[in-house]
Amino acid sequence: MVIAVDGPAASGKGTIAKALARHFGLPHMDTGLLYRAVALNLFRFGGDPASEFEATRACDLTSISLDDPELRSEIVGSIASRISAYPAVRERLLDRQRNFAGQAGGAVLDGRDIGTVIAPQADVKLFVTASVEVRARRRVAELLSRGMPAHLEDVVIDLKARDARDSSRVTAPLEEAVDAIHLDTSEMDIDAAISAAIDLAEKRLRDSVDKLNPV
Ligand SMILES: Nc1ncnc2c1ncn2[C@@H]1O[C@H](COP(=O)(O)OP(=O)(O)OP(=O)(O)O)[C@@H](O)[C@H]1O
Ligand SMILES: Nc1ccn([C@@H]2O[C@H](COP(=O)(O)O)[C@@H](O)[C@H]2O)c(=O)n1
Repeated sequence: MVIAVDGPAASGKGTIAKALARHFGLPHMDTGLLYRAVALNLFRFGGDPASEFEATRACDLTSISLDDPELRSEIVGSIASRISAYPAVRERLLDRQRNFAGQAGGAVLDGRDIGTVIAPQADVKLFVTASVEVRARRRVAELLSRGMPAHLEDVVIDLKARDARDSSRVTAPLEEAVDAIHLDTSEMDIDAAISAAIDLAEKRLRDSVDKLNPV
């Protein structure tokens, strides 16, 4: 079984994807970390995010740990959102994501284009969203709890810019798959959002089985 979880920045899709993976006993991949790793690599060797050539060279991730706390910083997220628009960067990260989605037994992946490009065959697709103000408050709380500086107004501006870039790029933009289930978590705390996601996923799976075995 493959579960695709997409949505804008700080919508809570990673939290939901991890919970779905635990619930269904599946491995989980946060695909945003791959783009953040390319961004951190580029930043560390002083590359220019405006250059597709330099960003593509930074796709060799052998020297980056996906556990590096710097991956979570706003500057790295912001560079990631710029370099993720390059078709050559997306192409370099494609196999790793598709192989993860295609592993025996299935997987849960979260990102921007999982239900549309990486795993269009997914059994369950969730599109998780929340208002930009709610997402900004969540992101500020997260950054402060990690000991990183954060100001609400700056985070709102950054999230709006990232949403606009992610949605308007030509290659694999952030968009809701036609068969995705829309989940707005603006009014939900973490537990409520997770339990809504599990209920929706289980219902979608039941409906698919019923369609295959009509009475
Ligand atoms: N429903 C919720 N209510 C309150 N806080 C939440 C909720 N869902 C997630 N959070 C918190 O908001 C922050 C962002 O959540 P998360 O990392 O899951 O979002 P994301 O969409 O995966 O972000 P990104 O796009 O940056 O990867 C985390 O600190 C998380 O604990
Ligand atoms: N499937 C994906 C995942 C992420 N991106 C880009 O990476 C940036 C960072 O991702 P986070 O989920 O960690 O915030 C994000 O702003 C996207 O631009 C992507 O393009 N496709």
